[in-house]
Amino acid sequence: MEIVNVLSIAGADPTGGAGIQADLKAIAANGGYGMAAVTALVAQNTCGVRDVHVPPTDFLAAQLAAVSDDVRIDAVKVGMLGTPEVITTVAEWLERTRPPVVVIDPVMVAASGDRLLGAEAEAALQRILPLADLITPNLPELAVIAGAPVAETWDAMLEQAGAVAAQHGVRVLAKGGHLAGPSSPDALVDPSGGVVAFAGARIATGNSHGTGCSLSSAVATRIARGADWATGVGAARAWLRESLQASDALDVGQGSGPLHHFAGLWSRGAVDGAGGTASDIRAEWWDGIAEVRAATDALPFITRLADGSLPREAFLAYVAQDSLYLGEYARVLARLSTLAPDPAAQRFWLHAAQGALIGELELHRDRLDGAPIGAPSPTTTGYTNHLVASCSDEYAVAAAAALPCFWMYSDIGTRLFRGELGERACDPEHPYAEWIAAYDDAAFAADTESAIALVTELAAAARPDLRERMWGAFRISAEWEHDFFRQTAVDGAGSARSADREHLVPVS
Ligand SMILES: Nc1ncnc2c1ncn2[C@@H]1O[C@H](COP(=O)(O)OP(=O)(O)OP(=O)(O)O)[C@@H](O)[C@H]1O
Ligand SMILES: Cc1ncc(CO)c(N)n1
Repeated sequence: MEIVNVLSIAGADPTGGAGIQADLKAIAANGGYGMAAVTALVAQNTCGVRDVHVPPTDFLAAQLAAVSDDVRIDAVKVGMLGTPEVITTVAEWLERTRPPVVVIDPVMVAASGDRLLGAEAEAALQRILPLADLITPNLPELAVIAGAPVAETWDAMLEQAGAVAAQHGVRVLAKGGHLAGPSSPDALVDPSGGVVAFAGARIATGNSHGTGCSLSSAVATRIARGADWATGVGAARAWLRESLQASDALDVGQGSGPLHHFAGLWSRGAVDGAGGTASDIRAEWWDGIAEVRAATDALPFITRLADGSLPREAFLAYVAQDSLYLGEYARVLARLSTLAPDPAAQRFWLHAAQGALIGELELHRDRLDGAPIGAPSPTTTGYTNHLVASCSDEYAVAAAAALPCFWMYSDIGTRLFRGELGERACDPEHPYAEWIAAYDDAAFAADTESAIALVTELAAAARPDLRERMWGAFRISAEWEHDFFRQTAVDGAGSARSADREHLVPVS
């Protein structure tokens, strides 16, 4: 879909919460390209308005012409107008250019209570309202336009909105933010009397600066993007409520603070670079388990496997647990295959499951000579339980949990084989030479690369909360990898738990 160009014609707020600054943020947050022509410079902050400067209207006309002479305008939002001359200038430009969507927020008073429209301009306002497709008055503004007292009830609000809609031939979104009570309902009333009500509990916040500006810009953008009026208002309100709800996350000013216009987008991960690319995540996660990797390298099981002094019984006890582990790991990989969203990933996990089973059979048959293996140790059980539990979370989390088994094993295997963990490991006479060589396998290295690419790409595309759960599952599996090596008793050293030791009676 083409990106819509939305022009705000409004006053400025140097603190960024209202006026054109809020409009530009609201337009962007709702999917449009924002533009702004300034009607008035307002020296204001979250506490109040200090001064207003209205530049000569010739200059406003020049700004408007500069935009419309060059840019396709898909919607216009009109905010603070300030003086009768400004109203006339904008009205003449609207009559000449006839933008496809015009939303007028008849700004009269700031949230702080300060006037933003001279009393003499209220009459001139009546001239511009019929040029709108929608006007978005709050209750006091609706009353001024209707020439009636401020509505205090929902029914009175609907009646006034209906009268104004009929009189000016425009849709009216009457905003109930100023109604007393626990809800903040709005009503969309059309000139023929149709009403769409939007209910919503009042959000407990003092941050209402710029809500009206932001809502009208959001509606203009949604309509320009093709929504019908009720849907567009509904979408804009949902966005406004989400942004209002998150406003406490900002620390802007001492008074009535602004909305967090991008709260929803940021939480859904739309900020570039927040999560990083797959290769950033690869580096970050690998660094993130640096300590547990270093601790694993230093385990007696590893150092004595490298130098060949690992007792045979300890090696066989380890192999028995590894065989039990691989059987369960294969089930988890097969489950990942059923969870995978595309055939390539489905195929990869199935292939990996088969690889784990072949490994299990070979270990059992060739290293243990088919001797009975016994029961899984507490550590083996803990690790496989973690993997199985991860399968109850989203697919991406389960995939992240399965990754350290590939990654840490391949890393240790490669370094053992090259002698990086002890020179003897390269010696063909090394008692475990054949076993060490198996982990330097090129096919296993290629599968490890595929698993890393698959998981880090999922993480790069994930929402921040999902990415965090993926990292958590990955990190815990890395800890279990360490514990898995640590559980093997080596001359009494290196065994973490006595409960594990009982299960690690050497096989035969
Ligand atoms: N506390 C709140 N909780 C939920 N929604 C709110 C709250 N306050 C305002 N709104 C909503 O915000 C929008 C703007 O309403 P409001 O009546 O405050 O307009 P306004 O007075 O023109 O705003 P401004 O503060 O910019 O002058 C409406 O959709 C209204 O329902
Ligand atoms: C410029 C400007 N427009 C509108 C409002 C109303 O919130 C404001 N405070 N400032």
